[in-house]
Amino acid sequence: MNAAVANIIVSILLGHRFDYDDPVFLRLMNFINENIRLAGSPMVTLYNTFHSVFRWLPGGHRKVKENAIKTQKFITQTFTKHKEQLDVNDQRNLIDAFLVKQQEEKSEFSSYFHNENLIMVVSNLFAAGMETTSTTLRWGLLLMIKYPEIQKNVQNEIERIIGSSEPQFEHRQKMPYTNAVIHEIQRFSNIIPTNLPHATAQDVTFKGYFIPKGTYVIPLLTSVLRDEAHFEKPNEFYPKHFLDSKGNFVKKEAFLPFSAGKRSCAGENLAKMELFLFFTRLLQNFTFHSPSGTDLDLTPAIGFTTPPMPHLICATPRA
Ligand code: HEM
Repeated sequence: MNAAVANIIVSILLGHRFDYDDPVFLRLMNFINENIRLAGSPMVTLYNTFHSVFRWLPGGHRKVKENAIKTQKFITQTFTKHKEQLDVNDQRNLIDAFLVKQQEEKSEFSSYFHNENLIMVVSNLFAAGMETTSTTLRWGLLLMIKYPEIQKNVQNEIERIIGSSEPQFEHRQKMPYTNAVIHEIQRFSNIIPTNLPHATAQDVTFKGYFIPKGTYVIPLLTSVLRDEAHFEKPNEFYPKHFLDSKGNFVKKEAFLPFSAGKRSCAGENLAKMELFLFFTRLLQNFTFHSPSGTDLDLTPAIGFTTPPMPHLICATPRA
């Protein structure tokens, strides 16, 4: 799941895809997955809070730095190669487009298109684009296993609207049930409960509280995704949260898994397409269930995102 999703962002950034057993690809995915997992560990949390003390101690925070440096080294080598083959009239991917901008802006006083930003943009997109969507899909499959009648309803809608053709994003608007299920998977799995940290850019008074400029703010996404004022059964998996009594899809303003405002997720539209296309293609071709006798535990694992625990699952091809 991880590799299939990763190849999408890889094609946008590098202009090609990797074979699933390519050692470079496996290493890259491993650096990113390990860092996302470690970022939620107690040691890294302590390091983030008491940086001046914990930076002297051994622990996961050192590994995070090591992995980040290795990822950045790979990106530097890659874009150096791209630079040598750069053709302004044939821009093959995001790195090429960035390098062309870099050439155009060379003479300007303050340029954003320097190498350090290229490394950060590419490594941020790698990390943001790889793990989030595949984690959501993994939750999706487990929830379909836990609720086989919902899985069957999705498959019925796929049969009615898509049949055996390849799913297209345009199908989504004719598939209110599947759309509601995917929204509910995102709401229920709540994969980035603490969002990314923000800070106030100026003094603000919010709901009577004075918050000085520069205050570290953590806008919890759980508070909206599990808000009982907006969702009838906030702690249950209940796709009807996004359906009206006639079965039409209903938008909810508290559905904010991508956060809100100017710095909300830059990949929201891409992620929505990926979720719909992967989810429908998988359920079109397979029925998912747990190996007999296996109890399905939906307790999340630890990490900066909240992935499910590892599970053995069966995918039975559909006739
Ligand atoms: C289900 C999938 C995804 C979820 C739930 C998700 C969620 C989020 C959230 C909550 C943030 C923080 C927003 C904030 O600071 O307020 C974020 C930021 C971001 N995401 Fe996603 N994301 C997903 C997929 C993707 C994908 C596929 C990409 C790749 C293109 C991506 C790129 C980014 C980037 C670049 C940022 C930083 C935006 C900024 O700081 O201006 N995300 N995402």
